[in-house]
Amino acid sequence: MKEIVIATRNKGKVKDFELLFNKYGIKVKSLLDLSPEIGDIEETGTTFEENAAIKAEAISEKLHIPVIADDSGIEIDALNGAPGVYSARYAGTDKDDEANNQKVLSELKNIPSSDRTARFVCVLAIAEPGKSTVFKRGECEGKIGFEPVGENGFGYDPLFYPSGFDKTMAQMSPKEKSEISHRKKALDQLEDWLQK
Ligand SMILES: O=c1nc[nH]c2c1ncn2[C@H]1C[C@H](O)[C@@H](COP(=O)(O)OP(=O)(O)OP(=O)(O)O)O1
Ligand SMILES: [Mg+2]
Repeated sequence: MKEIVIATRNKGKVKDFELLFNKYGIKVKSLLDLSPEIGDIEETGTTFEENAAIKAEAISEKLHIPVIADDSGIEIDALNGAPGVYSARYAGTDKDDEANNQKVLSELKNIPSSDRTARFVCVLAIAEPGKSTVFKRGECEGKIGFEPVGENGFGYDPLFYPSGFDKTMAQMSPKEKSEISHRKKALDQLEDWLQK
């Protein structure tokens, strides 16, 4: 089976990618399989593209193979696009999903449903030795709820109602999420590259 390395330590992303790549017959390897040889990569960029490139290029240069990285987050209109690229560390400490969700809810406390529009954004960077890095972006529109609902997924999924659905992404099955997500939309644009 073909394999692709994804420069992530996020288990939720790994699960999403396993399902998404399954249809191409490609097995996913992440930094969770490859560490401890690979240290933490600091995300010093101010855009999803910059951070995705930092992660993909660092690992591709280390392993001398093509590597995909995913930088993603949620943009909330009532917060002028925050937390955006800072989604993973919105509440301070890195990667505390529950604290991040609570902070979003508290920031939106007085915002009515009609003004709670938001979108998930996923930028994939594909770094290959000797080539310039390629970017693919996918977005998924929706709204922020008033409390966390659902047990599936990760991150902001329990707060996010995708447009056209009466349930949060955390109430969807992994398969349902994989049909509409920002990650799926970004990956769709990679089909040509994957079939090489
Ligand atoms: O489908 C999603 N469903 C819910 N939440 C999501 C999703 N996609 C991204 N998110 C949130 C999680 C995290 O707060 C931030 C990503 O931050 P981001 O730096 O790209 O990922 P990360 O630090 O968790 O892992 P890594 O950098 O190792 O890939 O956006
Ligand atoms: Mg990160």
